[in-house]
Amino acid sequence: MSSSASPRPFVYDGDRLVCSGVDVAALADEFGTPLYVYSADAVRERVAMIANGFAGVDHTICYAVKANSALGLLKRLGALGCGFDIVSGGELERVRRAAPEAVSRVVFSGVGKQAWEMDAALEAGILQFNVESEAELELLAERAQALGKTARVALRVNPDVFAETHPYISTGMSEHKFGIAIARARQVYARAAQLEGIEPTGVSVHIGSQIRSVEPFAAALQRVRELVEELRKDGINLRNVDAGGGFGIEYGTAAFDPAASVQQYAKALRSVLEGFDAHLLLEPGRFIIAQAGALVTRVLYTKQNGAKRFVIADAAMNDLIRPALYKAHHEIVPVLLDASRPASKADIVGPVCESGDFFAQDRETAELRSGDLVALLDAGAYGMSLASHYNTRVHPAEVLIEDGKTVLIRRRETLDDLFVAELY
Ligand SMILES: Cc1ncc(COP(=O)(O)O)c(C=O)c1O
Ligand SMILES: N[C@@H](CCCC[NH3+])C(=O)O
Repeated sequence: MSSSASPRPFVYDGDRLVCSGVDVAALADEFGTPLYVYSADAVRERVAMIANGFAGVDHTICYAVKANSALGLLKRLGALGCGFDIVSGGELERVRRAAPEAVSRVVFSGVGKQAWEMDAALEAGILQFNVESEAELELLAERAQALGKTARVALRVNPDVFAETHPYISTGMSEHKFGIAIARARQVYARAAQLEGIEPTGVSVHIGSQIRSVEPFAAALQRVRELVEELRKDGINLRNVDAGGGFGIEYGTAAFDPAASVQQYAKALRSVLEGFDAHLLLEPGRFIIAQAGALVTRVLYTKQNGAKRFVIADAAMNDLIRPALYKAHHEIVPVLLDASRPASKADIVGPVCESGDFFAQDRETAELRSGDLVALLDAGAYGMSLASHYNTRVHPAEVLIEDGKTVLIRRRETLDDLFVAELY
């Protein structure tokens, strides 16, 4: 088996793709396609890699629920001791159901928190609200007073740091909607310290997602450290320093060693935190779950339109929107290798009625034929969590491979499931 150097749990055993030892074609036969397949072992390894990088640093890993919010995943992350970064009342409800013991390790980010969401989080007793505006701070104080609770608060500051990534997922510059300008933060903390129902406990920063160099993280954290030191002089003692998420992976075929790269990330953050007494919070999403998952799909048809060859799969942009939305690259590999197949270039597309419904354009693979199974790799993050019902398509099933066993964590929806909220 060619698994040793792979950052992914999907490798070939002879000519068959396996996920953590389990045959992927057999999973497709049993559960149908499209199908999301995840490795719980790979998730556990990623969490251990981060914990190892930050060994000796007082820290909590608050997994970003939006990356993949499957209850079966959250339950296991909670059991590993993770906390969670949530951005809605819905995500809070997921944590409450899947990992109730971890609610006290929840941080609540997001620019548009509503009163009912604040109330639910106050009642649940989360670790911290990462407040993104002055108006939000005032409403949170009101809600906390109304409920007789205290809201532990970090301001999410916008450090105005440039991080190279797709413009849709960059968040840490002054033109972005996220956070409070770092230059105003001292004033806002002064206000927070006066507000009844508010206890300033931390500061948070998140500069974007799929960031592959460590320097922007260090630059942002350095600004945060300076701010905390100033605030401590002002008599506002913040303990939690939330460095956000955003640490990226390699989607292509270039070499990627997750353990070594997270060590580099940890080293960069640790050097900024040298001699600084604080509790570090981390909000990784993609790094933990992206490479642990694949979307398995079956080829329905192939056809030639003029100069172009099309491979039409049974998964579509509603199941995995990243290629359509960001032109993101996902490796696409056959589930069964067939050395006799010639190489062939094609657009690999789904059945949805949009020309943007593609997984790859002009991609060279071993020729794909009707009935073939392929796996779209690195689809564990921002795959199922961004799935929609567009074209009235049902959500696929999700299975988790854990210690060599297959656990169904979401059954395929039925058409009836789609109609439960509609009235006519
Ligand atoms: C506030 C916050 N924290 C954490 C994350 C997780 O990011 P990633 O999945 O890139 O680690 C995001 C998404 O970008 C986010 O907005
Ligand atoms: N959905 C994005 C990441 C969004 C990050 C959310 N803050 C992606 O697939 O890469």
